[in-house]
Amino acid sequence: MAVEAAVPREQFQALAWSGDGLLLLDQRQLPGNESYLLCRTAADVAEAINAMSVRGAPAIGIAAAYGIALAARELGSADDWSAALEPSFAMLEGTRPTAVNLAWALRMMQQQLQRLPEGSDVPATLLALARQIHDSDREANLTMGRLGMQQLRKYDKRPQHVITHCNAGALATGGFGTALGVIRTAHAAGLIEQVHANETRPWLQGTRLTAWELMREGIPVSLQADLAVGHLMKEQSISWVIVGADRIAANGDVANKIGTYALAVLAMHHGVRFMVVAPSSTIDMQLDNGDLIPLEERDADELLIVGNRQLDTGAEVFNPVFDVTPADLIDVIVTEKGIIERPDARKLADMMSRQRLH
Ligand SMILES: CSC[C@H]1O[C@H](OP(=O)(O)O)[C@H](O)[C@@H]1O
Repeated sequence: MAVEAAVPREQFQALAWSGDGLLLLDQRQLPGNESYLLCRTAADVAEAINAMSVRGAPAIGIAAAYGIALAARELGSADDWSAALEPSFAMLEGTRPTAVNLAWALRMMQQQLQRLPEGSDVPATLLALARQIHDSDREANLTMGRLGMQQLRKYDKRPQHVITHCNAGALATGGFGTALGVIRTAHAAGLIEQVHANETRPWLQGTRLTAWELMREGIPVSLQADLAVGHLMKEQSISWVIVGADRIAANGDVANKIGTYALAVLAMHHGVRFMVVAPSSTIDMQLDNGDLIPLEERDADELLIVGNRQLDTGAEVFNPVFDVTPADLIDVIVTEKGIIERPDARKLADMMSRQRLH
């Protein structure tokens, strides 16, 4: 069981490796309580991902990689490391189905393990790779921040109003954020007048996490009910919707937090440009289209418990926490390898063949 831990020295990080294990900022407690969990085992990490103490596609992939490093440290030695670690791989991969970054990070760890020569220091090597996956994700976000900001500036050099949904910030990644990385970079370039953040029912990633991140940095943010965005687009000149992603199919269809699809339809109707920001580890070339993406459904209580009130009337509850936005509603996908305007299968295949820009 993960335990409460001291706050790391530096400014908040969703995840940080300490000598004792993996420190996670417990996102269930935000805002209001910045408490950290110390995960010492793979089971601790799996529990934290399931409970959404750590969440966000890249962040859960990074956490799972550290979970494998913890499992190897716990074992200490093994005659057959792949066999010994297999249960930990299965446990971590079985936590949440939609974010492909989880499977991608675990595959990186498995491939590394299979390449190691006899006599290698497996725990140290796996920890080094987990840290590299973590650092590389943050680097990718800095690159995407610049590329996304350039898209805003390409169409309008003035400060502008943008909408974001859920939390695709430093809390959802290895640092800096994907969609919020673009917003941070655009704000620093004087291109952001106001961020309009959807509360993002039912888990309230917008109200509890995105507003918290942006307010800490003095980035102007206002909150609205998710379905207020139609009225907002009608009344306010909005230049872009900027969101993250949990899985992008080979044809450019995007799985993201529930409500993203409706947002994209409204954006199309109102002539608002739609940007998806995600590292290439989010692109799943094994899936031809978004209909094949597994969409997580979570417990009814996530809708029915509001504050400390249980609102159960006996009515059935449908709680899918992701939906799929078709590629033809997306103006641009920003990755660390470059941008894809009007995404389609050919353009994604070309993108995936490129080297990273940094
Ligand atoms: C930078 S990916 C963030 C992505 O993950 C969120 O889902 P959850 O909070 O359930 O992990 C949401 O889809 C965000 O866009």
